[in-house]
Amino acid sequence: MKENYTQLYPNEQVATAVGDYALAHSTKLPQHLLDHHAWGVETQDSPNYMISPFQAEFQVWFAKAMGAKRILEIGTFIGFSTMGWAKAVGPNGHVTGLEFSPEYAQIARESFAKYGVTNTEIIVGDARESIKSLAAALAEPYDLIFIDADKTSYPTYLSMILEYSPRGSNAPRILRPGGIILADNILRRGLVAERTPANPCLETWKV
Ligand SMILES: C[S@@+](CC[C@H](N)C(=O)[O-])C[C@H]1O[C@@H](n2cnc3c(N)ncnc32)[C@H](O)[C@@H]1O
Repeated sequence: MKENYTQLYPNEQVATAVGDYALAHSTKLPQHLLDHHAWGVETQDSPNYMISPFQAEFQVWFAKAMGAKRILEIGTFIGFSTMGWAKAVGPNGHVTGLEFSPEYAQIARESFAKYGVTNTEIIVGDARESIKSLAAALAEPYDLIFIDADKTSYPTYLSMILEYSPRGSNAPRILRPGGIILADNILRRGLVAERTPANPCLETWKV
């Protein structure tokens, strides 16, 4: 009989080896995405805001697998994950990014222009307000919504998405029936389940 779950790897060395193996055997990101990520790591004060290239590979694959054509991203930073979504939906798809900081939004827009990415838009402001305005004026719902902004607002974002996607009615909705909500950092380095000194991330990661 199997246990309820399997501990992923027995130690750090095995975990690293599996990570390297998975990265080496997954479909690669296009070069402009790798370049933008490397540039962000080199130049930005908070490069760890970006998802990893490996996660971006997964997200591109996932969005393609579900046939997503319209994606809403809550928390865009300098546009790395946004460009991953842009690649996944293709030139006829559309990605809307929500970003609080005009400076980050500007970097994202300049990067889209630099790499010829034309199927994205960034809305600057508090995502709570932007979601409200989007929902009020939306012609077509999104296939996928990615939550990756301030962590304490995740429950609010989730509630808003559900509120603006009413079931069983013909009212306009922000997420299509059967659409997917993805959220980053859900287990937050294990701190959600193990928020004690036994978890070394307690000291280094403020949630
Ligand atoms: C983790 S970063 C996003 C990283 C990006 N998704 C990526 O992987 O490349 C979170 C972003 O959310 C933005 N943010 C934080 N609070 C926000 C809010 N209330 N409304 C909109 N954006 C917000 C931050 O400025 C930051 O750029």
